[in-house]
Amino acid sequence: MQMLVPDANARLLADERPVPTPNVPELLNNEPGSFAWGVLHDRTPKLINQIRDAHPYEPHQRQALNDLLDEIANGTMQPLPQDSHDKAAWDSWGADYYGLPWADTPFLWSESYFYRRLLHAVGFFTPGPWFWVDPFEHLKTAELRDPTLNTDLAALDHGAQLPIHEQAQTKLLAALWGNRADLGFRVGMAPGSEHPEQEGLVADDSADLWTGLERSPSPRVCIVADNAGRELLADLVLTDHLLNHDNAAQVTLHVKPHPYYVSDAVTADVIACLRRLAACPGEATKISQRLTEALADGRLSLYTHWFYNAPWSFHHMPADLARAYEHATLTIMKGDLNYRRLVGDRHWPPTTPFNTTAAYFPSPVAVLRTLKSDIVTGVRPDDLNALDNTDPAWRTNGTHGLIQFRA
Ligand SMILES: O=P(O)(O)OC[C@@]1(O)O[C@H](CO)[C@@H](O)[C@@H]1O
Repeated sequence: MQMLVPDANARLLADERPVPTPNVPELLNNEPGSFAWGVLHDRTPKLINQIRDAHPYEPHQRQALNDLLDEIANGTMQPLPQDSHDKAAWDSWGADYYGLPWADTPFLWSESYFYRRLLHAVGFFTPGPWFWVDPFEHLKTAELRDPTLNTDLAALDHGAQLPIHEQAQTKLLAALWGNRADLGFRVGMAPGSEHPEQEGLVADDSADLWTGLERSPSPRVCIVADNAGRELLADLVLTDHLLNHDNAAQVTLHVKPHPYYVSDAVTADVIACLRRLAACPGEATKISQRLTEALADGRLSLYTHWFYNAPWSFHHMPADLARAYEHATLTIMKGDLNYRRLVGDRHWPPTTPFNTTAAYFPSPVAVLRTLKSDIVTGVRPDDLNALDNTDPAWRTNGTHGLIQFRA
């Protein structure tokens, strides 16, 4: 239970670790024209309305959602209500921010708190009929029901014929571009389109990543999942590959303890993806079977921690989570939010080496991330100029990706 519910000392525990937070200013919501500003002023209200309109919610839930909308637009940030199970932790975490307009708080902190408040508004944690009803479930299910997914999964049959190292790289790229969320991606590889997604990579440390795994006699890989649906399917395909081709003796898949950032994966989403794979004949079914066996015999395990829903960068990770990473030969961080949390959601000069921004992390760490927010590090100066000149929105429009690795 301790790993699922933060207590009031959670922050103190994190502060015991000798990890200084970077001396670089944090991203705030109040910079007009910034990506963060757009999320707070456009995306957040749209999401509240969308969730309200997509459910047969009762008056108290509708009222709570409307109140949250109003608080974010016109009011000041309020603490969690008295009866919240995790109030003590959030009260200690939010002491510097409660009472401020939402726009004047840090982007990372406030976005995380917004999802906590949204869950409160719909009664997710309240014992009763709406207890643990995921407000984003319909969106995740729709993605798994998308008929075009059958073509993507069928392409796994072709992929299985390729030389092993090509399969490995293709699946790594699929796991990366699966993070593109609202744009398509291919889990397998369609005939005649070798390495279709190599283009768009701002950094590609994949050779070092594979070498790092090959050098270890019995690699333990930790994959910190991001989105459910197509992205998680690609992550599971990669996991299967690692386990079946001696790239990993053990894989631990880290998921969120409860819904977050709309489509972040929880355990129910892993089950749904395994079933989705099993529903497609051929290689997809075999992957589902192999993963189910790996779960049964312990080579694959699931893990979660309250910190995954907390509003802090990984510099504040609690000691038990740090130990989980320390045991890994390699930790693979998936997605945009995990990247923000890994390097810190701060105004880093983009040419700051990734080895510097991820230096504090307790194990070798890799990121597979489609760029969907302003923060980026480890970009070569020439590339930075070229990108800024050719596509000013390259940091946020999902067309570029990173495979970065720190040994
Ligand atoms: O972690 P993910 O799923 O790749 O991306 C999360 C995300 O969509 O949410 C934030 C905006 O709401 C951005 O940081 C980022 O683009």
